[in-house]
Amino acid sequence: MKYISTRGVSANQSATQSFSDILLGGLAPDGGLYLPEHYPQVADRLNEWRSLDYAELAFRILSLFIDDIPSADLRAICKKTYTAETYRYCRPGRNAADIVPLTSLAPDFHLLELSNGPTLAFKDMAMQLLGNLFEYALGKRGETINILGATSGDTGSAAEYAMLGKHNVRVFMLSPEGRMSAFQRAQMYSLDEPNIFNIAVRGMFDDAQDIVKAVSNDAEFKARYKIGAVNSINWARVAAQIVYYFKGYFAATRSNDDEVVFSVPSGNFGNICAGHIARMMGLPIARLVLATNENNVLDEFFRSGIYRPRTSSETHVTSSPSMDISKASNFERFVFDLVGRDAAVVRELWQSVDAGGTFDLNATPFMTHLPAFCFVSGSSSHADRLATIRDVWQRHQLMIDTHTADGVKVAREHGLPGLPTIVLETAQAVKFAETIREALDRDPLRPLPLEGIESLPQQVTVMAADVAAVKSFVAARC
Ligand SMILES: Cc1ncc(COP(=O)(O)O)c(C=O)c1O
Ligand SMILES: N[C@@H](CCOP(=O)(O)O)C(=O)O
Repeated sequence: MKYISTRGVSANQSATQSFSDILLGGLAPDGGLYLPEHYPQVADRLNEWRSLDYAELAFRILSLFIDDIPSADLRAICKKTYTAETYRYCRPGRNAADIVPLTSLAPDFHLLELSNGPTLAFKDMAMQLLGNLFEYALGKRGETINILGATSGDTGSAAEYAMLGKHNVRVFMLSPEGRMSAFQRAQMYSLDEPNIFNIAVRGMFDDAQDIVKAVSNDAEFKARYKIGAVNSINWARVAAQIVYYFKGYFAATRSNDDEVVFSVPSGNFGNICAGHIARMMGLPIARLVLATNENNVLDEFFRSGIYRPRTSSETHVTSSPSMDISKASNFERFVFDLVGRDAAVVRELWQSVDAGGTFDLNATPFMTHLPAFCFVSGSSSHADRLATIRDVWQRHQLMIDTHTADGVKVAREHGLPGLPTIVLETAQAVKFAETIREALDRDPLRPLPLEGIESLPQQVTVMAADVAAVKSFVAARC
């Protein structure tokens, strides 16, 4: 499989990049995001895949996108990654060997538990694989990499845990100062590892993400300091996330003629972008429900056709903080498909977005294509979140986190009669204890090894959200 950039060569021109190149390259040199030159069609493989375990399913799906790693090696990487030991923090009574157990709240309403990995958020699903892929690809090339990432709370710790002890990888992770939960801060800042550097920037996630993109767009700096990416701007993240849509579909259905609805708590559009691609590959998804918190840029687009990213000062600090995002990177990947994979159109639209502007697709023919992509959307507020957490606790004795609560709330409004709805459970409640206490007047349970992490010593460098300052921090340590 070759890869093309959303802003580069158009789909009918020759594509150039292999998987390992874009794994290590992250953002495309033209500022766009990589996508495969076509989506493999797999409807006729669902029978064969239905009974596979997670690691084997991951191998089968990923091998459609990765043809420059020998099969035996890729299978071994998947087997090493998707183990019950790594994804062990599941609810009592669930089988950790399922990797993503399905929990039913009603016969046709399920949670897909994606947050049973080391950092208790869905980011571990892809990030653990990335850690192993980086180690493999760098080892083969005899190279090292300096990862520059941005987090609103979960990507950071997932990346840092995935890269722990990897001698050929350094991680520089930008987080928004004072915007994450105490637990999230402790997960990252309490790590005392020679290859991990935490930087808290004065701003929001979008400021941090802008810095990552600006550094990546400086070709000379990127090459000199071997800068790589672990955010979902890196195609490998999205590819790995496709797998659990298939696994969730198989767990919630009996036959491959059944259709399902997925509900996805969304911020940077990476998670639901993987669902969109799974559907484009032929997985019978009748509807993709996009759920936002009070930062409802994406909900606004799917309701109105207008994409209006907000500035950091217009971005709300909410109780589902990992979704406090107003400029969704992966939305560009979806728009590339929506406009018929015409890179020139994407370039023009993002010229406006990158200059702080907006776009309106209403007067374009692309709006007529939108319904065929099966998205619906809704948003959730702090009060909705509390009510949903309470309701699920009282009716099912299950504690859900604030982001999953947004997904449940919007799913209840947009399910389709007679079809199973699968809400992606994107984090564990313990990461957002303050809001859980507000909703339920009790503390969430936490895994034993994470008892007391908030009182460990923390190391973080605080700085302005400034590209030059971040560059000199990185340069001084490489
Ligand atoms: C817990 C949680 N839920 C949902 C999201 C939103 O996912 P995405 O950014 O892929 O849309 C994130 C962050 O990305 C998250 O950390
Ligand atoms: N919600 C994320 C921010 C988005 O990150 P991405 O790596 O999925 O692009 C976080 O918690 O850090």
